[in-house]
Amino acid sequence: MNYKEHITIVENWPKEGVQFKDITPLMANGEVFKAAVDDIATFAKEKEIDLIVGPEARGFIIGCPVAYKLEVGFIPVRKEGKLPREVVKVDYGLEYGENVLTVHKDAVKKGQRVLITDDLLATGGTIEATIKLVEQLGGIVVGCAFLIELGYLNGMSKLKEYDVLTLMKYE
Ligand SMILES: O=P(O)(O)OC[C@H]1O[C@H](OP(=O)(O)OP(=O)(O)O)[C@H](O)[C@@H]1O
Ligand SMILES: Nc1ncnc2[nH]cnc12
Repeated sequence: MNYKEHITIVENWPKEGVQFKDITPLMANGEVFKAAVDDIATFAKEKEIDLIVGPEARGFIIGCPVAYKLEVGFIPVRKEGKLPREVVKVDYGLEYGENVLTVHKDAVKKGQRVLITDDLLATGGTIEATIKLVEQLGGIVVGCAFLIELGYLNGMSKLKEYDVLTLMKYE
């Protein structure tokens, strides 16, 4: 599958100098979206995962259909102030800003095997923060899966200890 054909590049958005990779055309194409979900599910299949964890908002779009397919639960990692019960939180930086991510304290149990999903790996700030949250709760991150890797922002350097799948890479 040539996934890149289904990504639209938008120059200088949301900030001057950022080349935004818009995944919505890929998601709008049922055949291509299904192929991407299936590729991630195949990557995860042998890992005996208990849960998928995904950061707001695009991590939900990728993670939920994979969770459904593998018949495991999905845990949302959300920006601060969105989750109603006790949370753990972590500050992080990303390509175009800074933020705080949170997850419910009881969302991941000690020893659970977790796949983390997101649409895109840029600086790696978001995935690093998500990994910290899962590990703080005692989860084991057995893999990370993305549609897109922005090689020029070197996020992969933060994931040396992890098994990572990316379906497309931009240099
Ligand atoms: O590797 P990083 O530099 O951290 O950047 C990647 C993150 O940036 C985007 O999310 P964003 O925070 O823009 O939120 P959204 O999914 O709600 O649009 C994207 O969906 C990744 O989560
Ligand atoms: N260049 C980019 N395109 C789309 N999503 C992003 N998240 C962080 N950087 C991004």
